[in-house]
Amino acid sequence: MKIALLGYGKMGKTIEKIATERGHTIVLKVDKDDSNYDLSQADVAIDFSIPTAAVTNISNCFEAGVPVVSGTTGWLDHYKEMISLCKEKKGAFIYASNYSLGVNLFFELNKRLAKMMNPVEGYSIAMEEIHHTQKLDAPSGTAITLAEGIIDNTNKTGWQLDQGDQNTIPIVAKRIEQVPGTHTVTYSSEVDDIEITHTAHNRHGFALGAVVAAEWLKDKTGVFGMKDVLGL
Ligand SMILES: NC(=O)C1=CN([C@@H]2O[C@H](COP(=O)(O)OP(=O)(O)OC[C@H]3O[C@@H](n4cnc5c(N)ncnc54)[C@H](OP(=O)(O)O)[C@@H]3O)[C@@H](O)[C@H]2O)C=CC1
Ligand SMILES: O=C(O)C1=N[C@H](C(=O)O)C[C@H](O)C1
Repeated sequence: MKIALLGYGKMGKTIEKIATERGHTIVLKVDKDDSNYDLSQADVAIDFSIPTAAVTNISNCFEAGVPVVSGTTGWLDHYKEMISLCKEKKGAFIYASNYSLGVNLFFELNKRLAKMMNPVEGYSIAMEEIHHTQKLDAPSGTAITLAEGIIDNTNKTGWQLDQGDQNTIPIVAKRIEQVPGTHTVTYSSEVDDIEITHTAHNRHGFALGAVVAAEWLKDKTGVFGMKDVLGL
């Protein structure tokens, strides 16, 4: 498979290594604010860039008829726009806030726990995410997906950064040098805490999941998520 890498930072470089090991070829690397790149050699594009570049990168792929896997976070205000464009251009698109198998299992566990906790009285919900200090967005995309999983299964109506109230889930975002990504959901009562945590040890799981998603998407048309790729 011939892959275009839109974004060649920490993730782009890890994806290059894994894709090459799996027998794929990188035909394009884009690493700056230059949207005049040529996607014509690519079977599929993988976008791990920056929040302000993702919409242009994804749109360029639809215009060029190239399936696109996006992992960039912090641009989701434009998600519906991208879905409409994908449908209009009969494109192929996957967005996931987190491509690792472990986190996608954790997403399912989180929803199940929320459903169990919903009728139980006396517990408050809180979330924490920890990432490296270069991260541009907060809270993380993964934390937002986790919050949405809780909102869909409880009477919570939203989330708030660093604060919460009876109706919303507080998400604390911490930035600590070198941390690849740690997410915790805690239910606290006066007598105990119930806590689930996913800790990424490195970026390998994210990158492998993105390459597997690209292999899966290559010959498809439509809008998909990691649940489709992993059959969860
Ligand atoms: N969904 C998932 O599983 C995961 C998602 N992510 C997300 O992926 C994104 C990238 O993460 P990461 O690799 O760690 O970040 P990096 O900052 O290491 O890499 C981003 C790269 O994109 C480059 N860039 C800037 N402008 C453009 C542009 N217009 N087009 C293409 N590339 C551009 C940057 O260049 P320069 O430095 O010169 O600006 C930089 O090299 C983030 O949004 C992060 O949250 C990260 C890990 C997992
Ligand atoms: O920026 C990162 O590094 C990560 N970003 C994603 C997110 O915002 O959830 C996924 C992972 O946690 C690493």
